[in-house]
Order: sequence, then C-alpha cells, then structure tokens
Amino acid sequence: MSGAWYSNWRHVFKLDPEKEITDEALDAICMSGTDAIIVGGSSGVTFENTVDLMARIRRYEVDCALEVSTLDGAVPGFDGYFVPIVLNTDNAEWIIGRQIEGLKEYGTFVPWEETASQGYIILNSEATAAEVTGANTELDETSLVAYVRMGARIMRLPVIYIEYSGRFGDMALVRAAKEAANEAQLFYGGGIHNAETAAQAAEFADTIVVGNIIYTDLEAALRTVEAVRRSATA
Ligand SMILES: CC(C)=CCC/C(C)=C/CC/C(C)=C/CC/C(C)=C/CC/C(C)=C/CC/C(C)=C/CC/C(C)=C/COP(=O)(O)OP(=O)(O)O
Ligand SMILES: O=P(O)(O)OC[C@@H](O)CO
Ligand SMILES: [Mg+2]
Repeated sequence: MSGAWYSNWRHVFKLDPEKEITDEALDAICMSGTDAIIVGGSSGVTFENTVDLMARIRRYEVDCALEVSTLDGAVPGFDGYFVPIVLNTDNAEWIIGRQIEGLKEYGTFVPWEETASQGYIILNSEATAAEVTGANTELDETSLVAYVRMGARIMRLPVIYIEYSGRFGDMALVRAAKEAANEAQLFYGGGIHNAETAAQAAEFADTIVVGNIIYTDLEAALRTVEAVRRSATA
C-alpha cells in the first residue's frame, strides 16, 4: 500500500447525506475509534445535505472524506476526496463522463494531494449504484481479476473498491481481488452488519466500509470497529 492520506484506514463508516442521523448516533459513530468517515451516497446527494453533514462531523477530530458522486455535492472543506470510476460498466458516462464534467466545473479548486480515484467494481445487482450505472454485476473470478488488474495495473488507480452495497459479498472473490490488487488499496463494502462479517471482510480487504447498518442497528455497527481492531492483533 502507498503512503497516501487514507493508507492506514482499516475501518471506515460511510454516512449518506440523504439519510437522517441523530446527534447522539453521530456522536457515537465519530467517537467510535473508526479510522475515518466517508460521506457518500448513490442518490439524493445535494450541496445542502452534504454541507450539513460535513459541518456536523467537523465537530470531531475523526478524518472525514467525501466520495464525490454528484456534481452538486462537490463541497469544499473535507480532509480528502474520492472520485469513483466504475470499472464494470459499458456506459462511459460512469467511467469518465461525469468526471470530465466535474473537472470542467471544479478542476481549478481540486486539492490534488488529498484527492484519489477509486476503481469501483459493483457486484450486487440490486444496489442503487449498480442500477444507476448499469454495472455488469455477474462476474466470475476470472472476470473479476481482469477488472481488478485493469484498475490496479493498467490504469494504476490507487484504490480498488469491491462494492456489494446492501448485501454481504462472496469472500472468495474478495480474496481473489486482494491477490490481484498489487499496490492498490482494496476497499470492501456491502452488508457488513456485525462483528463476524466485519472480521471476515477485514481478513481479505485492506479497508472495510460499513454503511447501512448504522441506520438500522447502531450498536451492531459500533461493534464492527472493535472486530477489526481484534483481527489486526490476532
Ligand atoms: C470544489 C471542490 C473542493 C471539489 C473537490 C471535489 C473533487 C475532487 C472534484 C473533482 C471533479 C470530479 C472528477 C468530480 C466527479 C463527479 C462525479 C459526479 C463522478 C461520478 C461518480 C460515480 C461513478 C457515481 C456513480 C455511483 C457511485 C459509484 C457512487 C459511489 C458511492 C456509493 C456507491 C455509495 C453507496 O450508495 P448508497 O446510497 O448507500 O447505496 P444503497 O442505496 O445501495 O445503500
Ligand atoms: O451500506 P453497506 O451495505 O454497509 O455498504 C457500505 C458501502 O460499501 C456502500 O457504498
Ligand atoms: Mg447505503
């Protein structure tokens, strides 16, 4: 892994600007010992709801990055920025189209040292991101490895993100992705809903991302932090 600003992240919570979160729940998330908060969502992300969430997280010391998924939601003031590129779609709009529009609009303001691209490989056909981007989610191991090599070796993206948003994924595929990722940092997200699934994903991915469970079972979400700490020392 590189010495990038996110390179020591093992556990991350992803907060969705479109969803409501109480001050108490946000306090618990920010004080949980997680390595960072990513702000991001695949629908309903606006300047207003992103600024609002950023300002609330900013009261805490935890690192906070924005995953830029809409042009409206590109908000200054985060510690870092991720620019998603969907690798397993045939629709160029999600590979370079939106990103070029973003660069035309914000190119001069981008803090390049704190900005990194993410090569998304979306594997849950029911995830909003898969529907929006028309991702080819049915990949066998050979195809997945080809996509990982495309992102990590040919395009030299610093992050490969195996995305199962909403469903816990096939850990054999995550293991294969890690083996093919070379110097890219492997993010895994999707369906981590307790300590066990957190530990399983952390066995293969460099960084695990915990999202939806925050909004349905906060205590379970918080237990994923300790699970990753334990797996690091085991
Ligand atoms: C002004 C300023 C400081 C700018 C800095 C920001 C910056 C670095 C700008 C650079 C310009 C630029 C290149 C912008 C990119 C703009 C853009 C719109 C890119 C497209 C991104 C993309 C491919 C989106 C598709 C959807 C996707 C992959 C989203 C990623 C996040 C994600 C999957 C969240 C999960 O969503 P969720 O809602 O939780 O999903 P479920 O419903 O399934 O739970
Ligand atoms: O919401 P979940 O299923 O935890 O997935 C986390 C993250 O990968 C979503 O982009
Ligand atoms: Mg979500």
